[in-house]
Order: sequence, then C-alpha cells, then structure tokens
Amino acid sequence: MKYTLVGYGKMGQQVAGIIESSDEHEVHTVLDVDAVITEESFAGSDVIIDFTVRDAFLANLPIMLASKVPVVVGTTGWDADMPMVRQQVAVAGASLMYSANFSLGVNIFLRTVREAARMIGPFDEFDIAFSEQHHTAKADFPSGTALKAAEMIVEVNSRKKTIVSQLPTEKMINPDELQVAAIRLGSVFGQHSAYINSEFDDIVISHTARNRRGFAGGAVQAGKWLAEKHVSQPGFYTMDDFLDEVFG
Ligand SMILES: NC(=O)C1=CN([C@@H]2O[C@H](COP(=O)(O)OP(=O)(O)OC[C@H]3O[C@@H](n4cnc5c(N)ncnc54)[C@H](OP(=O)(O)O)[C@@H]3O)[C@@H](O)[C@H]2O)C=CC1
Ligand SMILES: O=C(O)C1=N[C@H](C(=O)O)C[C@H](O)C1
Repeated sequence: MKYTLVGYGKMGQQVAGIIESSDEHEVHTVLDVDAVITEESFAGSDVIIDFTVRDAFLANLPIMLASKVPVVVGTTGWDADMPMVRQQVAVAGASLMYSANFSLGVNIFLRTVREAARMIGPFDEFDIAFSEQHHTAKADFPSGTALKAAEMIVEVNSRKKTIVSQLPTEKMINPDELQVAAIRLGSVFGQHSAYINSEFDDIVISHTARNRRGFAGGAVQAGKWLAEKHVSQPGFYTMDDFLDEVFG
C-alpha cells in the first residue's frame, strides 16, 4: 500500500517510521508545510494520511477529495466543521476516515468510559467529569479525544446534557454540565481520565500514551481498511466503523 503523508511534524514522522518498518507498505510522497499541493500530488498513491492543523486540513480537503484517493484524517480541532466536511465527502463521492485518536488502547479506554457512564446513569448519587493532559505544543484545546469522550458520556448519561471546558470565575457548575478540563504540561504524549464520584466511591478510568507509536500504527491500519472499503462503499467513516468490524 502506498501512502502520501500530508504534514511531517511529530505524527507525520511517526507514521513514516511505522510504514518504513513494514514489508507491506511504502511512503509514496511527503507533503509538508512548504509543498504546493495539487490533485496530481496524490497520483499513484493508495491512501493519504493527514496530520497537520485545522486550517491546513480544511484548505487541502477539496484537493484531497478531488484526487479520489481515500483520506485518513488524524488532525483535530475541526469538530465544528464536521457537517460541512461530511457534505464535501459525499458530494465528491470520496472516502474519508476521521478519528481524534487512532490508538487501539485509547479506543478500548473510550468504550470503557462510555460503559461506566451508562451504568451510573440511573443513580443520582454518581457524578462524572473528564480531564486531559498534553504537551505544550498542542494547538487545540480541549483535545479531540476528550471531546469525543464527552460526547459519548452525554449520549449515554441523561443527567449530563452539555459539555463545559471553561468555567466562569463566579459561577458554580450545574449538575447537568459535564466538565472537561485540560492541562498543558511539558512533553506529555496524551493522558485522558474519567472521574466518577459518589459519597462512597471514587472511580478513575485513565489512559496514558507511552509514546506516539500507538496513534501512528492505528492510522496506518485504518488507511489499509479505508482503501479496501473505498472500492465498494465510498463514504465518511470513523474509527468506530473500523473497530466495530475488528471487535465484532
Ligand atoms: N488522531 C490521532 O490519533 C492523533 C491526532 N493528533 C493530531 O494531529 C495533528 C498534528 O499533530 P502533531 O504531528 O503532533 O503536530 P505537529 O505540529 O508536530 O505537526 C504538524 C505538521 O503539519 C505541518 N503543516 C502545517 N500546515 C501545513 C500544510 N498546509 N500542509 C502540509 N503540512 C502542514 C506543520 O508544519 P509547521 O510546523 O512548519 O507549520 C507540521 O510539520 C494535531 O491536530 C493533533 O491534535 C496527534 C496525535 C494523535
Ligand atoms: O496533539 C496531540 O499530541 C494529540 N492529539 C490528539 C487529540 O487531540 O485528542 C490525540 C492524542 O491525545 C495526542
């Protein structure tokens, strides 16, 4: 499988390392910040993997979709643009998979958090909050993974209705608000925790990334899956579509 990498920062380089150490895959082209990107940039490639920044991803999107090469997007910070992106993918008849986090471990963690949030739902005595920690070079806040976790919690727990990531200085949090707190600290690869509290218990469910290889490896695997899917069913996919098939 031939991969074109858009963005060659911390993640782009990790992805290249994973591809280069595999017998199955090769890096076709690397397009970093100075590249002039046209449809032809993707000719001969089986999959595009984008790890850039929100504005770059949105600017390059129409060109990537027009090339009809399936696109795996790891770039975060564009949740508000989701309806527009989905529409562009549909109109182009292209394939795109987005996940805020391609790590298998994180996705197991997210499903564990969702199950815990569902189980405490009927019991008023349990409260829940979420936090994330990342390196100081991170551009978006809170992390895409934290926002995904928060959406999953609100979906299954009827006592939490809105997500708040910044508390005003003179106001208590409402019981139906789910707090998502963010810390920027040194070189932390990514740490996410769900906190559940009652008068009797504290339950903490946490995931800590030990390096970036889990994110990168997951993106490469997702690319292979998406390229196969694209042949018969082009469209917009998430990591959940891929993992539902893997987990059965
Ligand atoms: N889904 C997942 O599993 C994961 C997602 N992420 C997300 O991935 C994104 C990238 O993270 P990370 O690699 O750590 O960030 P980096 O800042 O290390 O890398 C981003 C790279 O994109 C380059 N870039 C900027 N604009 C363009 C452009 N127009 N075309 C091509 N390249 C461009 C940057 O260049 P320059 O620095 O010169 O501007 C930089 O080299 C973030 O949104 C992050 O949240 C991160 C880890 C895992
Ligand atoms: O910017 C990062 O580093 C990461 N970003 C992703 C996110 O926003 O959730 C995933 C991972 O936690 C690392």
